[in-house]
Parts: sequence; structure tokens; C-alpha cells
Amino acid sequence: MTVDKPGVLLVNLGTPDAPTTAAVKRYLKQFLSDKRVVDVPDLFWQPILRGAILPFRSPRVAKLYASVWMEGGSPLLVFSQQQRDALAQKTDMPVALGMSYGNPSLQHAVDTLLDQGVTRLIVLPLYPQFSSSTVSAVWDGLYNTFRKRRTMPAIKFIRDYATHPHYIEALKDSVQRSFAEHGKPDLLLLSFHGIPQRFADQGDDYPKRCEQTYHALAAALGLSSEQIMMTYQSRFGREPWLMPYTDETIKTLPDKGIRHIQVMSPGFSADCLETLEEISGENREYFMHAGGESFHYIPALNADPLHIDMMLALVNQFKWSQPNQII
Ligand SMILES: C=CC1=C(C)c2cc3[nH]c(cc4nc(cc5[nH]c(cc1n2)c(C)c5CCC(=O)O)C(CCC(=O)O)=C4C)c(C)c3C=C
Ligand SMILES: [Fe+2]
Ligand SMILES: [Fe+2]
Repeated sequence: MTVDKPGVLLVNLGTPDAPTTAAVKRYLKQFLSDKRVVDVPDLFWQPILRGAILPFRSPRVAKLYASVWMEGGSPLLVFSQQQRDALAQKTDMPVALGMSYGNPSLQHAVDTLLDQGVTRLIVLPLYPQFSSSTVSAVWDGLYNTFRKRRTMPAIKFIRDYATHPHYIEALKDSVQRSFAEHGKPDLLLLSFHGIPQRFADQGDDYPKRCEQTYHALAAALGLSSEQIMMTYQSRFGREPWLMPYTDETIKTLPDKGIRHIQVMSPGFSADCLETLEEISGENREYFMHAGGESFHYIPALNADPLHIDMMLALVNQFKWSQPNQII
């Protein structure tokens, strides 16, 4: 009888090992050299990256990381480890955490699972909305981990979960707790990480998936289009990214009479630099400076029990093998 042992691989983006210029430079170099993220040919891109971007961006971004750093490390790592441990408590399958960039690496996570005798990998990239720049990068990273191995497990790869009922339910619950604590705002703003508009034009369905999350959550909360809106944050480089931009939008709201907002970033499964510093720090300042009166950031789902239940439901679909399984 063939042994069948499923194991779960949770994957997220990755983060620097320390809030220092050297560590941030190492991380950004790996991240921004991935063609899934920046698709400019290396002949042009590497001199720009090494000569201009890394030397100037690394010290600046290191300071931003230092402003959100937690006792156990970078927020993204701390919350991801909490998710891994909480999921492991709820399943008898081994669970490992791997990052596309930095540590713990995907290679380390896959090795850990295979060393425990796992024959079937259930891969859950913790990006609710598919994008080639994130989820396909996980796919590439996974492929690389097997290049030098003579064995390979069966693989179940979860593409995304933008409208999964458990995901929408967990978001709804989190919003309702925030409304109960701070009152109902004039506007609930959903800020998703952006990608270049060109990626979408070339077929990346990320904006469609974000819109589907937005519509599903608006319906679940019973909010009208005046009470909830979506924007895109974290623009990088000069070409147009998905619009409307979060920062530009936020600056205009007080003039429209919107003085109390609550902001959530449903595309981030764990709090990180982009939520804690960019949204809860920088964008809060833009809003208050433009005449806003009350700004509340609604945390990412992190290790919320409903979020872990969602992960369990997603991976449990693949817990039992099907005959003639190929991938
Ligand atoms: C350069 C292009 C980038 C694309 C395309 C991109 C897509 C993308 N990213 C996330 C999630 C995260 N990004 C994070 C940080 C981050 N992102 C970029 C650039 C692109 N992202 C950079 C350069 C950085 C590092 C910070 C900086 O230098 O400004 C993070 C946080 C990491 C952390 O350590 O906290 C996350 C998470 C998604 C979901 C996405 C596409 C949909
Ligand atoms: Fe990013
Ligand atoms: Fe940012």
C-alpha cells in the first residue's frame, strides 16, 4: 500500500531579518530581482536596482521597518508564525511556513515537511486575491525547491480565496467589531496592494478578484456604494498602477464631508509594513492633515480564530487524496 501523508505549506511574501540597512538591502535585492515582481530585463534593471534603488531605498525603508518592529521580529513574520502555530493546533497534518523572499525560506519549509514523511503537499499562499506578482511567484519558488530532488510529492496548490464564504465572514466579523468599538464611520475604505496596470492589461485578474472581495463584503455588511469604497496602495516606480490610489483618495475625503473613516486592507492576511506603517501611519496623517477627524485602522485577520478556521476549511478540502491524482 502506498503511504499517503498530507502536509500543509503556508506561504507569504517574506520580510527582512532585521530593521537594518544591510538586512533590508539583502531582502529588497532578492524580492526586486524576481521577474514576477519587476519584469524589466536584467541588462537594464540590475544596474538601476544595485546603483540607485538599493543604496537609497534600503536606509529609508529600514527606518520604516524599525518603527513597526515587534519583540519577536518583523510583524509579517510574527503574525505568520502565529497563524502557522494556530493552524497546527487545529489539524493533525504537519504545518510549515515558508516565505517567497528571505526567511524562513520556501526550501526550508518544504524540506521540513518532506523530512516528516509528507507525500502530499497542500500549498496555501496567504494572498486572498490572485496576482501573478505574488501567487505565481510562489509557484515558481516551489518549482525551484524540487529542481535538485529525485523525489516529488503530489501537490495541491490553492490559487486564491477572494470570495470564499469563510474569508468574507471573517472580514465581516472584524469590521463589525470595529464598528461596535468606534461607531459606524462615514466611510469604510478597503485598501488593496496595487500592481502595475500593465500586468492587469496582460491578463492578471488581480483587480477583478479585489472587486469581487469588495462586492461580497459590501453585500455581507449591507453597505451601499456611498458607505464603502476600494482603493490601491503601495505604488512603486513610475508607470501607472491600479487606480484609484489610496493616498490621493484619502487626501480628498474631508473636503467631501467625510470626516470619520475606518480603513481595512483585506488583501493582507497578516499585518506588515504596508498596513502598520503605510496605512495606519502615513495615510492616517494625510487624512487628519486634510481635515479628517477620526481614522481607525482595522487590523488584518492575522491569527483571528475565524481566519484560522478559514485556512482549515481550505486545506481540509485536500486532506483526503483522490484516486488518479496527478497534481
Ligand atoms: C515592485 C513592485 C511590487 C509589486 C508588483 C508588489 C505586489 C504585491 N506586494 C504584496 C504584498 C506585500 N508587499 C510588501 C512590501 C513591498 N512591496 C514592494 C513592491 C511590490 N509589491 C516593495 C518594494 C515592498 C517592500 C517595502 C518597500 O520597499 O516599500 C509587503 C510587506 C513586507 C513586510 O516586510 O512587511 C507585503 C505583504 C501584494 C499582495 C502584491 C500584489 C498583489
Ligand atoms: Fe508589495
Ligand atoms: Fe509601502
